[in-house]
Amino acid sequence: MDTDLSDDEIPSLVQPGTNVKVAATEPDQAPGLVATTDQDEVPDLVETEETPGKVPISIVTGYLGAGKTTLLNYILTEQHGKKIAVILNEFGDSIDIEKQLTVSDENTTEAKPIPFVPLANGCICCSVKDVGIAAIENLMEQRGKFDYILLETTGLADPGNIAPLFWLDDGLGSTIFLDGILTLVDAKNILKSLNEGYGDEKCIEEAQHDANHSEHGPLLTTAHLQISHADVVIINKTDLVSKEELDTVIERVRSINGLTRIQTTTKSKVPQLEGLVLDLHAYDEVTDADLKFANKGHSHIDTTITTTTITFPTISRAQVDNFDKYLRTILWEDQLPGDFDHLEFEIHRLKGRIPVHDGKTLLVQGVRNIYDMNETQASHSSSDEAKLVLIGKGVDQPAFRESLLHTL
Ligand SMILES: Nc1nc2c(ncn2[C@@H]2O[C@H](COP(=O)(O)OP(=O)(O)OP(=O)(O)O)[C@@H](O)[C@H]2O)c(=O)[nH]1
Ligand SMILES: [Zn+2]
Repeated sequence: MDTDLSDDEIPSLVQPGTNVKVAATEPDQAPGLVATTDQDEVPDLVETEETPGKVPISIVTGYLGAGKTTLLNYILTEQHGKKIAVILNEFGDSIDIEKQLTVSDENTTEAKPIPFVPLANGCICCSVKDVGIAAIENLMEQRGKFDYILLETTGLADPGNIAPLFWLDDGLGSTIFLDGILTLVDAKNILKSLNEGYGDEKCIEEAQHDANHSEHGPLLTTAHLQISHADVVIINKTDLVSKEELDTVIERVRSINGLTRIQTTTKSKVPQLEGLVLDLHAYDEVTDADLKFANKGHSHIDTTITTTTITFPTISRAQVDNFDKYLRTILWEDQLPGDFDHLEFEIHRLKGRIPVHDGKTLLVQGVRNIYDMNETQASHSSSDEAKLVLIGKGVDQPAFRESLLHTL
């Protein structure tokens, strides 16, 4: 089988003046490839229930210069036995990128990247709805040549706008499914980016005090959005900070997103791909482990976006509709159902496991105003409590739980 993708074979993707690129590793050329990761660190993977043939896509986001391209180049040259199509989105000089990849090509005899294929111009977050989707659909015509897609967004993209596009049952969503959102964070600069929302010249305590006493609170920065939507946060450039600074960054990230997995790296060298970059299963599973971190309680380190966990008793079959009504009201109407004062809030991410008295468990997933509720057969003990985790602005208020109990 000829797995070489030459430029000639993908003519429909080429457009002038472009800066989005596609490359794929070709493990077929490297017989007997074994992942170089420590097998012990690879988490148990549960079979996905996705229709066979759907290709998983992970979205790689992160602020300008955080290390997204470095990560993707690293993955392209790693031996992992996977056929990965990578869509790079670069503002920078594309010649540099090609040079980088030529270098990686020389360094490895096994996983040779295919030639870059320009796809579209402009920012993928603005263009993904038209050109971006068309590009991915074109890419899908070459199915079989890759079994995973990694999409790098621009440093300024809000992943909340992109993610729902892949979370559909028809169109794009019938050929690919969103595996997860990965956010690269620059350990040296992230606190500054997050604090921009508080105003430059103020110290953070002072700014937070003001924010807590102002009607609108501090500004939401792109850095906040990228962390709040992340299923995995890779804190990169650890070589540029002290242990203490790194701990502060980890704590800050955790305070914003209590659900995310966190990994620290230098040069984006992730210790393993499974569970950190690939096979995230962020949207097809809600495990107890997923909700574990969030349950440790919230902190007020970052008051712009927080994670809050609402625990409540298991529900009866008759209450399922009411639970659904609660979700619809908070996500679609931006209101709390019931007689509650209008609160300002904005939900970015939501996950829940809600045991029902008849032995089934409701699994809930949400990004912005899109959500999905499934039932599993998984049995649970009668003492199990229900858990709903919310990440967003203004979610850390007792009224959320009161309203839920009232609606149930
Ligand atoms: N010191 C240090 N530099 C790094 C590390 N990782 C990446 N870099 C450098 O940081 C710069 C930016 O890295 P990129 O991978 O291009 O970052 P990016 O997120 O793709 O950037 P944009 O696409 O512009 O948003 C490059 O010069 C990298 O070599 C690291 O861990 N430590
Ligand atoms: Zn980049």
